[in-house]
Amino acid sequence: MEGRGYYYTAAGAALSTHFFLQFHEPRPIDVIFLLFLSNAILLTILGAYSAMPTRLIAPLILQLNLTYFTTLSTSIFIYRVFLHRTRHFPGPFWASLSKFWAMYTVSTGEYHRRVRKLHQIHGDFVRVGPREIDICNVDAITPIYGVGSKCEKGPWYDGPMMGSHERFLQISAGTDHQWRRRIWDAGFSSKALREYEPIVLHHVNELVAELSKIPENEVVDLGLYFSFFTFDVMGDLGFGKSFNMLQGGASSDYMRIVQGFANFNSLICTIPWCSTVFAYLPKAKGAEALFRFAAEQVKSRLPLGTSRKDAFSYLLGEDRVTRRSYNKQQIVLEALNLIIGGSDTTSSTLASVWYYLISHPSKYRRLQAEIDAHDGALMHTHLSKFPYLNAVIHETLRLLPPVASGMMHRVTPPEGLLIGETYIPGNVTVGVGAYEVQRDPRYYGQPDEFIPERWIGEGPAPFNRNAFLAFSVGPYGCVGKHLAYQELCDLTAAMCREFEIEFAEGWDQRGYEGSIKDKVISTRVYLPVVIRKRM
Ligand code: HEM
Repeated sequence: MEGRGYYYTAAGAALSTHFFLQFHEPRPIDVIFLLFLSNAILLTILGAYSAMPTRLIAPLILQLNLTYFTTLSTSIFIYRVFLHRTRHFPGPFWASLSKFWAMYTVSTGEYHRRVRKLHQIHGDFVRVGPREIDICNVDAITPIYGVGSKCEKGPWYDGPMMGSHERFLQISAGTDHQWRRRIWDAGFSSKALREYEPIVLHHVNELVAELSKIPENEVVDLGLYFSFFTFDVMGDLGFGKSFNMLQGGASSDYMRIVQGFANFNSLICTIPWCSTVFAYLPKAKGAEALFRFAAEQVKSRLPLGTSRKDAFSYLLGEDRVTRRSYNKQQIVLEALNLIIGGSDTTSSTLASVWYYLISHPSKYRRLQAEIDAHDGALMHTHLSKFPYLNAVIHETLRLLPPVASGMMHRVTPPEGLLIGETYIPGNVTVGVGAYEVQRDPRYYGQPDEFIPERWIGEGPAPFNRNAFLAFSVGPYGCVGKHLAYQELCDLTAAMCREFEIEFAEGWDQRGYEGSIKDKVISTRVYLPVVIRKRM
């Protein structure tokens, strides 16, 4: 083959690659390998069998690579913009071309607000990726997430591999998920939660005692204290030992590492095939230290077996149906999963509960009155029935869901999915963001206002409980939801009973909501307050 033939072959190979990519998504590591292999074969063939002078071979190979990639990019461009099965859905042009649009938007922390705006412009269905549709409509929730849905977890879930080759609950699907989930469900049953309450209350009392020591008028970042609290609780439940962050324990560095890790993961997850490359690279020093730390904690917790009643003791158990159980490395990952999934979500909600209470004094008073009317210890069995307390927590989670838009990606079944009258083709990533649907005026009257009364039948119309998606729903919904409510109720009630809290003087509270960034899990928030003991 001579002259143009080489270039036609390179272009043909590019078009075949694009065709192949429609059916199969290779791992980047395979792509790199194939690239090297094909260039090596080309070099051998040209060197051994063509009459071409050696000095011309390298430039020719370079030009052929250029032809290949230019043809591939052009073909992908034309296909995604003009021919793709999702081309009819409106959305930003750059989003239709590449997932880098999502990666960039996630990097700004504004993904949830950006997508909400896009829905206000384009309607319920917005194309946010070459084959990804974000839907803001309550009717989409059950078909996408509900029990019996034919949608499966999307490619997003290949992202949080944490640099590991092992899968864990959150990133497994189908039967692989079911046996893990049964083990977790046992660990978060109401019986198990009753066993954990002394641990949660111990940390509640510890936080109240710490806050009581702070001189009046001294400015305190309540957001930071809540992070210490939830990390300590999760450490205690997940590793059998508090991190002791509240007491200035050594490991607050780990909190920063976990948060940095979560930020990093939020980017990788938008282009999940990147994560498979990271699994082959040496881990960052911080992440390495975190894994080592977790492995050490697990090692020291193991001898206690199931004698101490915490979440770890359940992770040691076996699935009652398949009799499968975790090996040691998987337990380390699940314990980390527990801490990552359970700490920032709950602490950012606690901060937002207090932000809304302090900025709405009459609602703060009403909650205090409800708590004060109860004599004796504030146990969750009572608190779970306090209507206004639960309304405050629901309303906070409605306005500022800590998992605002990320995570909940699913893929439509091959036959596609009908949402109302809109047909979404098969093998398309779909998702409903909690932030956008929970602030939709079709489901909640005065959607941007903090009105806990709506949850107890005293708020503005409309009110649609089904549009509440903060914990997701269905088989992959939040396993820690009841533990989160327990922590949120127990701590909020105890603080209401003990303290009068105000914003620090001069702090501009109007920036609070905007300061919360959507990094799959909301970022930690600054909440400067002054605290006074109640008489
Ligand atoms: C306010 C607090 C919390 C919120 C808003 C929240 C939210 C969520 C959401 C939206 C999901 C589903 C993601 C999806 O559909 O893929 C989820 C899953 C999960 N959450 Fe939570 N979460 C909270 C607290 C917790 C706590 C305290 C734990 C610790 C036990 C926890 C552990 C998990 C785990 C392990 C999953 C994965 C479940 C699965 O794939 O089966 N979460 N969470």
